[in-house]
Amino acid sequence: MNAPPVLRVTDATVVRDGNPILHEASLTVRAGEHWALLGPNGAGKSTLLSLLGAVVHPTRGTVEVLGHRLGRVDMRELRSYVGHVNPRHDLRSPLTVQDVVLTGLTNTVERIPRWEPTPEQVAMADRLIGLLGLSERHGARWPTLSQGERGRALIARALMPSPRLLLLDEPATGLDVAGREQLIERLDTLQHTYPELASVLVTHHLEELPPATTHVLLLREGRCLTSGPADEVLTSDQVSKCFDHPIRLTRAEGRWSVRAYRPAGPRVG
Ligand SMILES: Nc1ncnc2c1ncn2[C@@H]1O[C@H](COP(=O)(O)OP(=O)(O)OP(=O)(O)O)[C@@H](O)[C@H]1O
Repeated sequence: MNAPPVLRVTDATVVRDGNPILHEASLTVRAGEHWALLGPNGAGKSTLLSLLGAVVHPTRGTVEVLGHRLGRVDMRELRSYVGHVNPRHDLRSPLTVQDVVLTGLTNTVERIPRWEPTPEQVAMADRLIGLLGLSERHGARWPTLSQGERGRALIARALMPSPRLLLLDEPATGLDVAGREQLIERLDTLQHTYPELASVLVTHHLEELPPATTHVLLLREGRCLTSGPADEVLTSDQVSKCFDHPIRLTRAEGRWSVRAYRPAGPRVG
């Protein structure tokens, strides 16, 4: 039997300034599935992710997050059950990594004055810091962290309330190769450590997909081109259509890579 849906989006349309920026998108995500939303700039990936994170309502259609239909529940409360990793985390004070991770419990950017975590909560934060490979940077302050370390601290923060759903918005943006590879390795570890956790990751780079990605949805100009198991959706043909460019896609050791397709021409000389 299929696991119960963590997310169910049915024919969701989002209209802005009179134009549909997302058009009749449908998606069902179940426990233990790891989805990637892929598409070129402006395809509607972030818009769809903000529906999944209970940040915006659909103009038409329905969105159910953790069994609650948007429009019928307190969105703020629902958001506190979703681990949403936003790389534009607007933290101003020099909190330590441990403090940043603990703010995941209060769902605030800063530490709430006079709020103190229990020893169990501190132990949980330290466990997650270790899981994300940051034990040595545990007491380091936010302004001194590299972009990659910040990103991994924010994932640990998002996991503090033990969410059933983790949303990742372009988590590898701006990372160098080492930072990107550390991130992917940690995401894979996480997916094995929490087998029930479902995740949705937004990216336009197929190289950034963790090997544990189970499903993919391809978006183009606000419309869903296709969606389903990663190996069925990620073909050269479908990715070429999505990015409107001839692309050759290969997979090695679980990772995907793309090249512009150049048909073999007559040899010169
Ligand atoms: N609030 C808004 N009002 C008007 N247009 C918007 C609004 N938000 C997004 N858009 C437009 O909707 C389209 C989809 O935006 P979205 O950010 O979802 O795309 P994306 O696939 O995440 O793009 P990128 O890869 O560049 O981040 C874009 O053309 C964008 O300019």
